[in-house]
Amino acid sequence: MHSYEVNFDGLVGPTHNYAGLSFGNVASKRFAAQPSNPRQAALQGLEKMRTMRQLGLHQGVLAPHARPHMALLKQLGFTGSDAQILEKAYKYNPTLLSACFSSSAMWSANAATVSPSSDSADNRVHFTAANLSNKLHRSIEAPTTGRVLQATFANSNYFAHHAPLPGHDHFADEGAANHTRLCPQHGDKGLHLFVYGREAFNEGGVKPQKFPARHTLEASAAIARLHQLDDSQQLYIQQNPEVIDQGVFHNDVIAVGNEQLLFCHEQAFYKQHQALDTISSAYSALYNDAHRLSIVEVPTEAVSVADAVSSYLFNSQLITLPSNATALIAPQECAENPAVKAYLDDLLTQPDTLDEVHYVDIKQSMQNGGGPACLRLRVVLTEQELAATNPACLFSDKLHHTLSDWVERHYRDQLCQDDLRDPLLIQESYAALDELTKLMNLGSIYDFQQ
Ligand SMILES: N=C(N)NCCC[C@H](NC(=O)CCC(=O)O)C(=O)O
Repeated sequence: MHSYEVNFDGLVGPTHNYAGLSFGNVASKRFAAQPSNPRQAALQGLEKMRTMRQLGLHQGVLAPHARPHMALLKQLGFTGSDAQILEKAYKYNPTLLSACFSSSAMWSANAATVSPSSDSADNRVHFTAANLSNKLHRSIEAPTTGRVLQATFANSNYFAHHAPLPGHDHFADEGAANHTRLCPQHGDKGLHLFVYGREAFNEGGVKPQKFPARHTLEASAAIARLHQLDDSQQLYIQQNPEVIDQGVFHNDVIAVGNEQLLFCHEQAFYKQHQALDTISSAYSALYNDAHRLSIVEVPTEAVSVADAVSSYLFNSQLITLPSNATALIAPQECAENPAVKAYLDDLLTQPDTLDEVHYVDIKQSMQNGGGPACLRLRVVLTEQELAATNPACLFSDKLHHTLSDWVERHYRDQLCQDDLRDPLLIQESYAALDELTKLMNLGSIYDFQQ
């Protein structure tokens, strides 16, 4: 039976703003307190989904989360009307209020780790919502993520949903941003490459000195157990701590893979030569040498780590088109960076690498450190599993029209930090999301609907 890789993009929420909440994410800090444009952000995201659809791929949509997250403020002892709670929280600490307003669930590569049915012992697609415990504003995402995923993939004959890992530093989990599945074709069994930033149970292990390593080896190992992956299909590789300290806060900022191709920077992994040998050997061994992995390793002299981080070259989506051609969906910033553009133009002339590059404008997301690949969760589905997926969450011209109209009616075109004190923003945001759950046939997934 044919299988498809379906990208499920996180729809940008009505309170998308720049709050500088992510220490270690250079763009998040650089654009802190700049005005954002939530309407444009959401429309840019929808346009990216349309590009994918026009290329002939199935595309899904994951609903945004309800913000502000009033439950956190109440849990922290703020009382009174919603307006009073916002004002008290703001006076106590504006950053706390910003965290409750973040639209960060839009970066759905961090929403969960997903294993296709071809890889799990029970032949179901497995999902574990990521605890995102390293950042306050993201640590509140997992319960709603779980409900969104369950409403999107509801049929338990096909889909298994696991609770997030314990929200302790030892099991810090950033989801699929640190997970790459390599295979001859999406429907085949695959090699799961888990890339971690540090080992929690090895205090003497290498780790970054300046910025946090957000994801642990122990988290990935737990996911592999939960998803019933065979030992031969799991591989654990450490990210290069030196590049984490240069702003590579997730592996998907420095490497991306698709089917038989791994596209990575020369400095992506700790002890890179050894790491790439290990990955290639594990891949060949899994298929008894019948298949070989292609690796495109980008040298520092062609693209520096700083250029990789500012252009988000590796946060492109690497995809197989229906024609079997390999395409890169890259951020517009790659076309504007001379070194990166020259590298990509040259790569297009090399055999067995890339066949096409498409540039997309997602500047509103980029300014918070989220590129094309951050905005999507990859889910490999058989035809039957696709048919069992909530059809109202699958992107089409009709859904594009419906969601664009919904955004135009509900979203503001500017949001500054001071606007977060405006109680009207709560009403606007909840009214929009209440309507969205009907448009996407999700049921009552939000706390305010309980
Ligand atoms: N690489 C992947 N897969 N995801 C990118 C996530 C960006 C997100 N930015 C933020 O959360 C910024 C929020 C702010 O500062 O307002 C983060 O750092 O977790």
